[in-house]
Amino acid sequence: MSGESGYLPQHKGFATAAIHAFQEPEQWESLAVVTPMVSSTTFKQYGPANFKKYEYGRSGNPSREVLEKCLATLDNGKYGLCWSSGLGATTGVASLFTAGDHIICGDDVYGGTNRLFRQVCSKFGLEITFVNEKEIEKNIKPNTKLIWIESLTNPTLKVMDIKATAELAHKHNVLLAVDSTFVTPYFQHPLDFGADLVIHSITKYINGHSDVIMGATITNNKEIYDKLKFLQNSMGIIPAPFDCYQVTRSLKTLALRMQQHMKNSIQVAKFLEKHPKVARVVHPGLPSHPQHDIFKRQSSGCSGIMSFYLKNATLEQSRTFLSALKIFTLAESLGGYESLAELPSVMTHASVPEDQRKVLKITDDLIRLSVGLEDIEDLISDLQQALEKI
Ligand SMILES: C=C(NCc1c(COP(=O)(O)O)cnc(C)c1O)C(=O)O
Repeated sequence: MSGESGYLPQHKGFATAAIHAFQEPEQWESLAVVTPMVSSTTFKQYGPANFKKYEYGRSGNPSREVLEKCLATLDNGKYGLCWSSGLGATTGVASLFTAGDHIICGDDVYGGTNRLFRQVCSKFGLEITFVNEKEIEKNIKPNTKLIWIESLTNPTLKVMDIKATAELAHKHNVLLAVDSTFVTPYFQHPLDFGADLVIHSITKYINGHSDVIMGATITNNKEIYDKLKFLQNSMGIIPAPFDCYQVTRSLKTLALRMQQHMKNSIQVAKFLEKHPKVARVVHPGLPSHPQHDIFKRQSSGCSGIMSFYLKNATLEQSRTFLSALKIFTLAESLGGYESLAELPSVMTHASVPEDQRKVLKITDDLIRLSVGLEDIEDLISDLQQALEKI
């Protein structure tokens, strides 16, 4: 799908890097081909404060370090850090700033990110303004330090023009952080377009097996990296070694999984677009998406995430539809091999103030799908039979 269909060419060597980058067997005494999982929380020292490389698991761990370096490479970055969750990574980034600083956040972001900024960071004196993409510049003030956007946004799947937003941020000497969870490093490299920081909920596509909660930050800016590494250790927002081992294993199939997620989600989107009980489908891979062209300018493809509006559906009818699904599982999260469906207005985005949800059209007829790796015929017939129930 990449290159010839108007998307960016696929990043060369991605699958090879995901399998081999920073995983040379020669780095281990055992010459292990599979990176060992080091669970030790502490490391023997030659003498007091005289240690080889690691002293304590929170400050550094071999399994985590391999993953952090590999993830940086996959996002075409220099410096990666892993955190205990996606929101843990967001907390780390927010902790770069101090009371009185101002953060501009895109209006359409994960409900937990909205809640963290609105109900936690503001308590520490950070001023947060939620704006739509057209109002970013007019909201920049002398104390603005960071612009935080998702692209794609959760759950209305808006595409933010990363290059234009980075140019705008840097014109005003402001940093740009891009949460790229919904697209993944396989399809999108925000650093290539000027972003200062990339954030991922590893929990989603990158781990892709719905069995790890983790986050990551990637940057090319050594000063930012050093500050974040200090915060990662000082705040203790680190992932477990076993989880790092699990994610390192998941990277081996990330390229293959993303290709199949893209194929399945576009077929599902095309099916729904023609269905009489569907009012509108929102999928960046469809020409009908308002920012389809921007999306293809900054990515080489799309994941399995999509949203759609049921036609004239009440909350009750949306509940009926979701309960009737048999292969799509009604659950929060996304990006695993299993297909999931959810109702953002009462689930992932319930914590977003109602007036904001209304403006964003996060209404009771909006269904979000994470299209997995099941046989496409089964997925489409599952949707068909559930739509017949309303
Ligand atoms: C759980 C869900 N989102 C988590 C999420 C997060 C938070 O990641 P956690 O690993 O769940 O803390 C950050 N950024 C985006 C774009 C996200 O979608 C969800 O949308 O179902």
